[in-house]
Amino acid sequence: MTVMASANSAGSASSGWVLVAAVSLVSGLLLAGPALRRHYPVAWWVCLGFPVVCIRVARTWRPLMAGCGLAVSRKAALTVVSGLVGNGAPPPQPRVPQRGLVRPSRGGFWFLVRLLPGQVPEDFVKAAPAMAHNWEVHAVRVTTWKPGLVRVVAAVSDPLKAPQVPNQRGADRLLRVTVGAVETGAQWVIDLRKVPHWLIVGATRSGKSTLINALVAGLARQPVALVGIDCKGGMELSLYAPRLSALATNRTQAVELLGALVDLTLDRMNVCRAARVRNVWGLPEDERPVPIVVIVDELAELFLIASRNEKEEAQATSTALIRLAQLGAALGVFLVVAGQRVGSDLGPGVTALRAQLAGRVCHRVADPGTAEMALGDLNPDALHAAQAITPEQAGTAVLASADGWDRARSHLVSEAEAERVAAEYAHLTPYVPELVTAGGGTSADDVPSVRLERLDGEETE
Ligand SMILES: Nc1ncnc2c1ncn2[C@@H]1O[C@H](COP(=O)(O)OP(=O)(O)OP(=O)(O)O)[C@@H](O)[C@H]1O
Repeated sequence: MTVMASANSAGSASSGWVLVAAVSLVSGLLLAGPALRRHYPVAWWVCLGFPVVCIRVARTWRPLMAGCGLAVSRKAALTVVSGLVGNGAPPPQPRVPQRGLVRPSRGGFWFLVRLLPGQVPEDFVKAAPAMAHNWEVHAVRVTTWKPGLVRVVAAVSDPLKAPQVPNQRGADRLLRVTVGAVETGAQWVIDLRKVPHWLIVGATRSGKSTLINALVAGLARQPVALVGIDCKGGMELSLYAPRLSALATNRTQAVELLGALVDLTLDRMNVCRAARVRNVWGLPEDERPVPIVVIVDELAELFLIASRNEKEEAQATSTALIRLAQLGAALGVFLVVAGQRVGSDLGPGVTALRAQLAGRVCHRVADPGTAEMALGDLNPDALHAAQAITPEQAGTAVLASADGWDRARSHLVSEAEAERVAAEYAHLTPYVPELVTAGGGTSADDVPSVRLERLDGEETE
């Protein structure tokens, strides 16, 4: 008896100690929470943030589903039967979609949800802002996992506030450049072989040039020809002049340069046809023409019409751009078109061109029409995310393609850095005679000395 009593008292004493230790650990964590979060975000997330969030999700799931209209009431007959059998007991609660285990992810958590009969993923997409507010997290994204299941992904804080620069070693291949980070923590890669043509929109100071800097800095190191069309007098793209194979700085030059590019593309088509291949990548490596990336800064400058003869020029540029976009991908000509404001009011060709530019990047925009133009036809639900980008988030953009959309932020590559890279790799600038002789690109005076040397070299050979 005495032994048992002492064992009991020893047991209760030890469980008391466990309780005290647990309470002090939790209160210690709560008190130290803000400091822990600031200095050791991963430790904070594992010890405190994630368990708290799991409890919050579990606690709010049923009322949240009911509040968002995602709970389905039981059959009326069942309610009547339960009323009769239960003798006045409350009717059964409505069914809510079944939720899987909450799992931690980098900077947040995710789980799967099984849809109830009659529900579609879009119902949950609409409820995402309510979920974010309820769980006090930065954002919630809902995507289809497989038929009948959606994946709910929550980011606790904005991962793009200070994006971690992913390891770039070995990441860049021909026509593939890592330009930033996606909010999932993955690299933001522009791969022109996968998505050959891009439309980049954004208001002034939204980060367009920084993204182009990152792209040019990546492409400059590769065996590709870069061609610039900058009708604002070359103010933006002339920085990269040593690495450009041609640069048009006004619309008259742009018309000639684009015409030359179309002719070059048609020549490549004949070469491919003669070799019985469907694209330039099917040609033997030593016969394959150099890939050409055409960067257009400020699309509106190409389309604006102030007088009658400008109308013809605008139409010519528009037709040439559309032809390049239609033919170029298979023939090694790629388009990156940037603009502050892109709308169908710029001209009839804009919507047709937009349809060919499958890659879209929408920074902060000044008018909803531009965001609509960039994202509306591919991912209407991305519009809200694009319009929520603030001026303080320069460089942040919504990326969209036929596969879906993501938020991302470009690496901060300054103009000076891009200029330095362009000068460093000027020796890689391919000489494309069709473009130089077109006159629309660089005149002999404009051709950087490096290219003149190459030209001389080739002529004397
Ligand atoms: N990815 C980024 N990360 C941090 N800051 C950025 C980023 N992108 C842009 N910024 C900041 O925003 C400023 C404006 O960016 P940028 O010149 O690229 O804008 P823009 O859209 O090209 O403007 P404009 O149309 O007037 O030329 C930059 O000087 C830089 O300070």
